[in-house]
Amino acid sequence: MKIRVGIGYDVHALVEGRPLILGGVEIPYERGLLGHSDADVLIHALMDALLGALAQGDIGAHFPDHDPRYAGISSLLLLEQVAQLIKGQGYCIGNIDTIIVAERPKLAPFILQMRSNLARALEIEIGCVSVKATTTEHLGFEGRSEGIGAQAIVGLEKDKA
Ligand SMILES: Nc1ccn([C@@H]2O[C@H](COP(=O)(O)O)[C@@H](O)[C@H]2O)c(=O)n1
Ligand SMILES: C[C@@]1(CO)OP(=O)(O)OP(=O)(O)OC[C@H]1O
Repeated sequence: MKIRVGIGYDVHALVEGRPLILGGVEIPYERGLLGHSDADVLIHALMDALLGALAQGDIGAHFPDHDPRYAGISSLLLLEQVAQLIKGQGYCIGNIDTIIVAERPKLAPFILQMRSNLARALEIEIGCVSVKATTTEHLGFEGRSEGIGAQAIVGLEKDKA
């Protein structure tokens, strides 16, 4: 069995006039994340981890932020494309673990729906998909609610033959 691991990290600024979308879930909040796409910081970190595991660059290389095709796009659609790339190279996803760093809003009620969305896009069992949330106890840019960060780690597997 060949095993490869990857990590991903992303940050987006919180601004007025945008929806807050995390893991494909629109979360009621007075501000949202700024970006060319839907700015789903959780999925961006996850895509970077998946691409990193296969040394395939990062999301900016695959989905340039000046390309009009990606303006306002759901990051779940981009994640589906990354999942197909992984499969095309003969790998399957063993498990993913992620963490969202946000002082507010309270994300616990939405975690299960996020896991379900990610599992469906990746075509893996929900039990292989972990999403967690933490505050920074009011420290730093996340603690001041200026932005939201996310980190992801993935393990890919492939039979040796
Ligand atoms: N935006 C967030 C942040 C955290 N949670 C949940 O609260 C728990 C306590 O957070 P600490 O940062 O004080 O450790 C955490 O384990 C999460 O379950 C949340 O729902 N939304
Ligand atoms: C996925 C993309 C597509 O424009 O989304 P953005 O919202 O621009 O987000 P960012 O994490 O700054 O860069 C990644 C981009 O490739």
